[in-house]
Amino acid sequence: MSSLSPLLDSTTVGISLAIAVTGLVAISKWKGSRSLPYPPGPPPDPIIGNARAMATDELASVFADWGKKYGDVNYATLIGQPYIVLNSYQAARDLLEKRSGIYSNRPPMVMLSEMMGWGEVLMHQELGPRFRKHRRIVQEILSTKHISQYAQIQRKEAYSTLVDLGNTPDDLIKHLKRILLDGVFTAAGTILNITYGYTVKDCDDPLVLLADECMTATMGAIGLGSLLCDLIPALKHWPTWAPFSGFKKHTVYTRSLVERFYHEPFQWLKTRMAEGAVKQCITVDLMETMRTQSGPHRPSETIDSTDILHISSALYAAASETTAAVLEAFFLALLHHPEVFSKMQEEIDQKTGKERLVDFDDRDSLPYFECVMREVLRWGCPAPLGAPHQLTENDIYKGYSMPKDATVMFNVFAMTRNEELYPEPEKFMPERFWGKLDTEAARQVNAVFGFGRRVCPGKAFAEASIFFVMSNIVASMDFTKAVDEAGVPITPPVEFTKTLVRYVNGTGVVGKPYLSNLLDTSYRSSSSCNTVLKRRGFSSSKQTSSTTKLVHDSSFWPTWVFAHIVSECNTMSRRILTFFPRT
Ligand code: HEM
Repeated sequence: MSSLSPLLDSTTVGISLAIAVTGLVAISKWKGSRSLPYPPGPPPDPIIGNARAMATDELASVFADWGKKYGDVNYATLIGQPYIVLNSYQAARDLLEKRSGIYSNRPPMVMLSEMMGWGEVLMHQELGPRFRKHRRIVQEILSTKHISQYAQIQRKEAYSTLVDLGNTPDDLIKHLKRILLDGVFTAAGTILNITYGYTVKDCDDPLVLLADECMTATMGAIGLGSLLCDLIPALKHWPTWAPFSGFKKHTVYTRSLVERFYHEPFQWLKTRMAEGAVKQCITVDLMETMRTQSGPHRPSETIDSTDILHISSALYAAASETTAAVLEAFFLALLHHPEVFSKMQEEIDQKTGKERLVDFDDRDSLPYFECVMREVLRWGCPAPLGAPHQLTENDIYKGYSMPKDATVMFNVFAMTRNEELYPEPEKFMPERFWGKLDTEAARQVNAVFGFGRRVCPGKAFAEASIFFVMSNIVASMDFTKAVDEAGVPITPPVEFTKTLVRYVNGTGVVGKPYLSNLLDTSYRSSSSCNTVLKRRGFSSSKQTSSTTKLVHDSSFWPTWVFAHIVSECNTMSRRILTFFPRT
């Protein structure tokens, strides 16, 4: 005992000292942060704080104006809740990335997470063991190493769109409007296929419509009402029979959709599995992980069917709307810039010799295309305010106090409109990146995918999908503007929605309450539907309706498409063949 006591003593003393020093540092940081001012920002009103300024659907622009007036880091409050707004890439990197240990929580969102049920998916999960487990698994699934496995599926999705177009030439425009221009469709098709092995059949596909309804209902509720619920959580107990219960009824309705969104694709897959018809997909891989309990999760963690349900839903929810918004912006930009389209075609034709479609590994040798992609992401800015983070400790930044529990918003819209890096930022100019793809300007476009520990794990996958879909459409289509009744070409206005996900105005799900009810009558009466795409070298007088005829009638397809399909048929697995044209 006596021989141990000096050791014990020195250990005890060491631990005590460490605790004391840590405590002192924490206290001095806390005291320091308390004695320092908050970052500059607009003057608040009594009690409500900056609610008047923040009760707008133009929040990204309002924040950008604050940035210009008060500096790139701003402080505001909303009924006592502190908000920190980061209007520059540098500030976002300094805090969300370099100090990601304390800037990576999600703020509690009572309406969205608790009342509607979205809290189960990674995007809205607060830090904790479940978040860590899901994040690790999702990162692994979507890592560059793994996404090559999904290349086949993406290839199939894009080529099938082209085949669809050729399969019903008399219906070409309808097809284009309903399938190709509807980015939601292409994006949802890819992600549903990869996640659940589910093949989307047409625009009336029940799972796509369900996702649409779900997102519409969710976004319809986001605004001051949801903020009030976040600030006064007791509102979640508001009875549906009481006055002013509209918000509550809406959340009950949305929750039922969210539950269906979680369960229906999974149920579909389980039924297929019971029938013995299983395709390789993420959910099946996850089920295998659950069976063997071996995978990217830690040995101490178990993965159960609820994890699988929510991980798969997390991917579908996070991927389809954002990717769709990018594709929509791409079409809108090209309608206004036919010269960009011609240059892209020229570059692609040079690469492929017009003898084949574009493949994933062509990307590195299509630099102009890369510039267009950067510009579409920057200009289209699919998620102008990213997703909110939450600060979990008091902090000090550039002499300002950053209070614990503050909601931290990063303004991607302001970052992608930084005039020093992007002169005339509202202009769509891919040339701004020409020869500069390794510069800060090109790098900072990555802000659209967020920062730090919460950075979008689907970035590589999203870019690969977007590249693949866009390049093959350009490779196989010509664009011209539609004409009105008087034969005058229609130029759609450059307008975007002011929602969390920024769609081309008139598309997307917002503003179309319950899209499925409107589908037959006013489906996508959007500006971007004013496009006519003509398949290059395509003769509309020839029509085919069977797979065999299509594949064997080389005059129907330009030779290079034909050759490619045949070679794809030969190299891809049988299930891909079955995907070819429907009668
Ligand atoms: C162009 C398309 C996309 C854009 C612009 C985008 C953007 C974002 C942004 C801004 C965030 C929040 C980042 C942060 O809080 O710092 C995010 C999170 C996320 N994204 Fe994406 N995303 C895209 C596509 C995808 C795809 C294709 C997938 C999956 C296949 C995906 C899966 C996720 C997930 C699971 C999260 C939540 C991560 C977390 O909270 O830890 N995203 N995305």
